[in-house]
Amino acid sequence: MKQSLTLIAGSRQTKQVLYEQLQQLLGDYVQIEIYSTDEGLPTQLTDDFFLFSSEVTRLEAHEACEINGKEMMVGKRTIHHRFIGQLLKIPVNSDVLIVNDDDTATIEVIESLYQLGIDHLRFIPYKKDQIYYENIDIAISPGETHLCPPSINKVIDIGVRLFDMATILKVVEYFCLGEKISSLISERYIRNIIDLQRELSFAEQNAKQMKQHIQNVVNTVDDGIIAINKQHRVTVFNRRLGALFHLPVNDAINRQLEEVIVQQDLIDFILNGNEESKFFTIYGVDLVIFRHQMETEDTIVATFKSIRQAFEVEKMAQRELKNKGFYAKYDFNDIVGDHPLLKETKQIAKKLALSEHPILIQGETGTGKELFAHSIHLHSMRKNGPFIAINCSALTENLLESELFGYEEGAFTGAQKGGKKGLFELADNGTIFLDEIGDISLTVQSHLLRVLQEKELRRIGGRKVIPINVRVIAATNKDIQQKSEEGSFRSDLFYRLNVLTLSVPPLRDRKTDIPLLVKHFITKSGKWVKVEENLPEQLQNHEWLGNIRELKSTIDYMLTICDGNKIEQKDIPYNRFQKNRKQEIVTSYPIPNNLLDMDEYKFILETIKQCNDNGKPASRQHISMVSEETGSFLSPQQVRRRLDYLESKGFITKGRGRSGTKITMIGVEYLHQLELHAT
Ligand SMILES: Nc1ncnc2c1ncn2[C@@H]1O[C@H](COP(=O)(O)OP(=O)(O)OP(=O)(O)O)[C@@H](O)[C@H]1O
Repeated sequence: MKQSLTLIAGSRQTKQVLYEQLQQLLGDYVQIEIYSTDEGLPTQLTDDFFLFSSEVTRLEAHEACEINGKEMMVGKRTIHHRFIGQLLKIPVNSDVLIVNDDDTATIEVIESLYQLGIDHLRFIPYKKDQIYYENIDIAISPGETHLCPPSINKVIDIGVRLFDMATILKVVEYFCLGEKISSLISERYIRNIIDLQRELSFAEQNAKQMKQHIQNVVNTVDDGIIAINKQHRVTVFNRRLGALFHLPVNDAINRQLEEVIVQQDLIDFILNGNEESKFFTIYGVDLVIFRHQMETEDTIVATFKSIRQAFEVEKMAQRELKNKGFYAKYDFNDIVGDHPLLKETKQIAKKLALSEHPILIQGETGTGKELFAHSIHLHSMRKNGPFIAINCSALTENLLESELFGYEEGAFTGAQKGGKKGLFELADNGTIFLDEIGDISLTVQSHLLRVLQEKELRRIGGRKVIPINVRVIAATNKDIQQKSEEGSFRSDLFYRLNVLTLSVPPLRDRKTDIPLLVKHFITKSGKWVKVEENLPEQLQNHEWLGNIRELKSTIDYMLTICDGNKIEQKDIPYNRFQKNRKQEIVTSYPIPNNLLDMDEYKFILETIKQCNDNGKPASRQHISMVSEETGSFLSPQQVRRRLDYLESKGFITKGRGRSGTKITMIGVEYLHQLELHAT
């Protein structure tokens, strides 16, 4: 008859798993009975050998039942080998929460992990009822995963722990199974470990191959590449750098940075540099070195480029900026007019352009402030850098802030993956033009002030400080001095921006420029149209509260409605001129809040204007058909609804048959305004 052993575990699940282990190793020689304290025990138990799953279980079992055994033992438990591979894959130095159902058992798990050589992680024991652990993403639990706090992203269930080899051998010894059987059982136990060993050595081989692959890849790159870990040890070093430093690649890998590079300023830049790139001469070679901190891996990567290559990259970046529209489109020659007031303004602007200070351009709406900003940039030392213009009144507070300063991934709901560079970063080494600065909120004002003072910024939701080298040109048609006295514009920001001021005169103070401007706008329109003799004088009689923008819209309108090839007095939109112009032009038309509406209205007005210009009827069907070609289709029904709205605002007039729909003078102005906001 077989000798017998009783296993008492705490839970049903533990009982089952330990039973399977004992059965596999000893089942041929020993009869095994099983119980769990969770499920209840009989009042009395008698056997040769009692094996308990833990000390707690032993105490509970003795309280619940009378146990008569010749030998009793609490087994030592260890982690199932099957899970070790998974644990070895957790990145070195990660904080890992160990979750078990009581504190002693939690500490036991940590001990077992250390005993198995899992010593590359920082283990944090789980405490009951604590549901948030800062910066801990991974938890390990032996079958108690339901206790893991919800803040943990990755939970590794290492299953119920098994009895260790020493416990099994003690049982074997007790039952005097003989040497042959003992070694058979040990072999069974060890076989599992060997399987694991095999798996691990495969993994190691793969890792080695991968490392070699990465090394081969970095060796093919034309730039020098070096990566350094937290302890300043070199982890990546390619052939190109080997040639530069006269050092075989393998001699550099795993060495301290200071043993590989001797130039102290270079070491300082790589380890602590504030800038992203810097020039160095190394062994007579002129290089630009770019450094990048990989936050997630505590690694610094530096790439070395020859000046020629860097120059080409810079040229490519400039081309890219051009493609994005980040360049100045007008210079002083585009500012038409020879009135002494305008000439003087241009002279002052040219002088201001040469300094590096911020400039505040003041002037009524439509006087040409943006034109001046472009021209100043092209006349400055920064002319080869980007020029970025943004209309501050066109965006909501939050959108403006994220557009200007950028954000990190996850900074707010809807934030783009990988974060986004702000316009200040994109304008590095160039100029940013902040139009309608008088309209920015106090929050954006204080962010802007910090950037101007510190010459560095932090993206929204980010910690990294990014140095920036950007010149600011701001413009306003509001009296921001008065606003700062009233408290709606920060006076410290006002003084920062107002270092250099440029005032652009209104058109009514330089009316003699009107004939030149009329000619200029007609030429720019590409139309072969004559001007009635005394028309320019007629136009000089008007007040032009909307300044040159209003003049441009008027000429545009007249070119659209004129008969034949001549614009005449009768084409002047007199009824519009006679209205209370001040109110209408100074307070511009409301721009739709959503971009879709704005694009649609712009598209419809543009199409109508084109039809009018070409003498073709602008019908609903035609607009709908053209919309299909643009990729955002509007059905004739949808076009009708939008036309009704535009008519209600006075931007168009609807007519039947050949006369069709016509854009009005204020429609032309509104269209210009929409175009301005779209850029
Ligand atoms: N002197 C000029 N010569 C030619 N075109 C001009 C001149 N001044 C202004 N313009 C034209 O008039 C329109 C309005 O100019 P701009 O946008 O520069 O004015 P602004 O003062 O910035 O207006 P706002 O305050 O409304 O932003 C533009 O189409 C611009 O090209």
